[in-house]
Amino acid sequence: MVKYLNQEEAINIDLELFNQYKFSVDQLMELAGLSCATAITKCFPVNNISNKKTLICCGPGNNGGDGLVCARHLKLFEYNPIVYYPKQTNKELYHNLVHQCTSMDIPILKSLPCLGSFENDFGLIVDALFGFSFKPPVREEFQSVIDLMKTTSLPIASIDIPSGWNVEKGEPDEGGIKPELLISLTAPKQCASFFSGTFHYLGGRFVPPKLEEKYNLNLPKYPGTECCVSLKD
Ligand SMILES: NC(=O)C1=CN([C@@H]2O[C@H](COP(=O)(O)OP(=O)(O)OC[C@H]3O[C@@H](n4cnc5c(N)ncnc54)[C@H](O)[C@@H]3O)[C@@H](O)[C@H]2O)[C@@H](O)CC1
Ligand SMILES: [K+]
Repeated sequence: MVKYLNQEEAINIDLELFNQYKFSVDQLMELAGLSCATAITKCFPVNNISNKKTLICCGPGNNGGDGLVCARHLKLFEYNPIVYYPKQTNKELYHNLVHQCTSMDIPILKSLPCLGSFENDFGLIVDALFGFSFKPPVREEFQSVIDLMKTTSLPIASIDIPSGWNVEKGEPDEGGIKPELLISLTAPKQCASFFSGTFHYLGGRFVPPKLEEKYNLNLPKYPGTECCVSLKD
C-alpha cells in the first residue's frame, strides 16, 4: 500500500527535491498543477459543467501556486476558470503565474464573487488554499472562504490537503470542508486516510526512484504516460 506521510516527512521530501535533486519550485509546481487539472477532467468532465465557471481559491503559499498553474491548464482544457487570490505573494514566481493567468483572460479576484447567484454561476470549486505546511486554526482572513466551502452544495476538488484539515489528524473537531475529489501530490499525507469523498487521485509524477525508495513511498504505477493515477481503483 502507498505510504501516507506525516507533516515532517512531507516537508523533508520537499526539501530533498529542491536541495539534493536540484529541482526548482516552478518545475515541480507546473507538474503538480497539470496533474491536478488532469484529475479534474477525469472526475468533472468539462461537458458536465457546461458553461458554468470554476472558482479556484488560492492561498499564500505553494499550494496556492499549484492552484494558479491548475487554473491555466483548466483554461486550456476549455473550462471557464476564475481565480480568487486574496493574499498575493510578492515573489517573481507568483507575479509570473498571475501574469500568465491574466494574459489568458482568467480573472483574478481579491474578494469572493457575489454569493447571491454563486451556485447558479459556478459548477466547481478548486481548493488550493493550504497544503502540507498548514498549521491550524485557520486565520481570520481565510475564514469566509473556508465557510463558503463548508456550506456550498458545489463539488470541491482539493489540492494535496482539504484546506483547514490537520495534515495528520484530518478534519477539525468543529467540522471541515468535504471535498469530492482529493488530489494528493508526491504521496498522500496522513489526513487522506480520513477522506471519504468519491475520488482520490495521486499526482506530481516527478519523484526520482531513489527518493521513493529512501522514504518507502511504495507509489502505485502510473498508467502509461498519465500524470495522475486513481488511488480508489
Ligand atoms: N514536493 C512537493 O512536495 C511539492 C509541493 N507543492 C505544493 O506545495 C504545498 C506546500 O506549500 P508551502 O510549504 O508553501 O505551504 P502551504 O501552501 O501549505 O501553506 C503555507 C502558507 O499558508 C499560510 N498558513 C499556514 N497556516 C495558516 C493558517 N492557520 N491560517 C492562514 N494561513 C496559514 C502560511 O503563512 C503560508 O503562507 C504542497 O501542499 C503542494 O501543494 C508543489 O507546488 C510542488 C511540489
Ligand atoms: K488545499
